[in-house]
Amino acid sequence: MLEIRGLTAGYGRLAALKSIDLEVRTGEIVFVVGPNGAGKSTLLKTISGLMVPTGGTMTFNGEPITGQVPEKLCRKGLALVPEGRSIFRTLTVRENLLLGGMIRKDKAEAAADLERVLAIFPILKARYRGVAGHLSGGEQQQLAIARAILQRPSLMMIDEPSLGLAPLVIDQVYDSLRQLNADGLTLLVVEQSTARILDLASRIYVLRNGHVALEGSASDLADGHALEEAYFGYSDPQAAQA
Ligand SMILES: Nc1ncnc2c1ncn2[C@@H]1O[C@H](COP(=O)(O)OP(=O)(O)OP(=O)(O)O)[C@@H](O)[C@H]1O
Repeated sequence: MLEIRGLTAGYGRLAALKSIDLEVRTGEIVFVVGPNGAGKSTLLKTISGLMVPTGGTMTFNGEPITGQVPEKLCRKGLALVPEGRSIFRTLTVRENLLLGGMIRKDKAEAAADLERVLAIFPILKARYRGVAGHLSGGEQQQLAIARAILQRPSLMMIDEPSLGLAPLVIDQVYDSLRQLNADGLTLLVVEQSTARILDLASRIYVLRNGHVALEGSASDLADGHALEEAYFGYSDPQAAQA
């Protein structure tokens, strides 16, 4: 579904992504994990068109998408739930959700999707007329994901869905990701922590200092050793000394 080859991007002279190769196949949940500053958010921003790459190619469903603007990519079925969720805090839950479906012309189907989303996230149904800024962190995360679903993406990218959430709430958010994936949504999820991802992931990429340090299926990486080594850079002499 998504194929990335030799992708580079950065901020001025800082190279944040150094020749990234990555792919997401239809039906997968792919996780990208890595420490602070590894380039995870930059990767999602570049895929979703918020940043222009300095090199490399990206294709989505076989079509070249390198350098395309976010609105166009959104219409092609790519949705991003950014870090920090970026919901509209002064609007109601309902209004936030309606904004998600705004770009759609199939209004009857959008209404049916809204019902489906409220069934997946019952807390949003309970708080439907309430102000989004009054939701807890976990509820806001669910709202951000629900709003992205209403764009009817074929690939949803989520930047650190567990950020700042209590373990029980992370379980709820991850359960909803599992359910969405079972319903046919392909997911590319960025997380800083490797805890909990093995149960959910189809495949995992470890990003360090802007490059892919490791890629493997969840079953290949199940014992966690290779994952830890790549994450902390034990096989990288410079990182090991630091
Ligand atoms: N707006 C910016 N201007 C300049 N440098 C930036 C900017 N945003 C990120 N960087 C730098 O780019 C590199 C990659 O940052 P990025 O935010 O992509 O990492 P990350 O893996 O998402 O980290 P975190 O888990 O802390 O969010 C870091 O060195 C960071 O300091």
